[in-house]
Amino acid sequence: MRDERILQTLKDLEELENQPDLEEGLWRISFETGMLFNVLLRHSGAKRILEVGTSSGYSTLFLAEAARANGGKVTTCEMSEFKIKLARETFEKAGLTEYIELVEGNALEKIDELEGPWDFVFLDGMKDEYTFYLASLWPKMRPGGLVVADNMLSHDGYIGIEAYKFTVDLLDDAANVLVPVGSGDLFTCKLDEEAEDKEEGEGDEDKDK
Ligand SMILES: C[S@@+](CC[C@H](N)C(=O)[O-])C[C@H]1O[C@@H](n2cnc3c(N)ncnc32)[C@H](O)[C@@H]1O
Repeated sequence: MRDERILQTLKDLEELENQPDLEEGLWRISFETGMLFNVLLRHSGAKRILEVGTSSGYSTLFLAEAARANGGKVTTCEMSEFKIKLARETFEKAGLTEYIELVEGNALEKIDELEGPWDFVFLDGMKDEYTFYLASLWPKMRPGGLVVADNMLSHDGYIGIEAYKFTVDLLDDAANVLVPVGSGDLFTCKLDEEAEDKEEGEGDEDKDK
């Protein structure tokens, strides 16, 4: 990440969260977590990126910088009026507004209306709602696409987080890995079932030879 405007905006938000009179907590990801997303997105060329839980827009900047490089866009959903206003200011300051669509309202209702398909989804809303977000979004993930859920280590033992881990473990068409970066992120990759079946079939044919 070399864009000075974006780096300065990230720094400003890091300072803002220390203000004692802030209306609501910002609960941002760590800089390293953001950079991990950013390099993965650049590596994969992801264009259709969705985030649940914008807050100040801190995490969105890492996604949007990669979206700009890849010729894509980030859709991000937030329901707090205070944070919607703050996030819009963040996007303007960073010069990334044109690469971001901010969906205002409750993600539980809004994400059903979004079309997809999605290359990359970042779940960082209400912890009890993760399984509901996943139920709505999983059918709209492209094969090879990634769903990343935050706070897996920081909120270990919370019912919503445990329910989420249990749910992704049960998916037949998914590969999971927990990455101990920041608050702990669970990466779930959607497998291409048709390609997997074909490969298995070819393997069986080889065995017959
Ligand atoms: C942990 S913060 C997100 C932090 C942000 N991703 C970052 O790293 O800068 C969670 C945010 O999700 C929002 N949120 C929680 N549940 C939501 C829902 N159902 N719909 C929309 N926003 C929601 C909260 O208002 C809060 O701003």
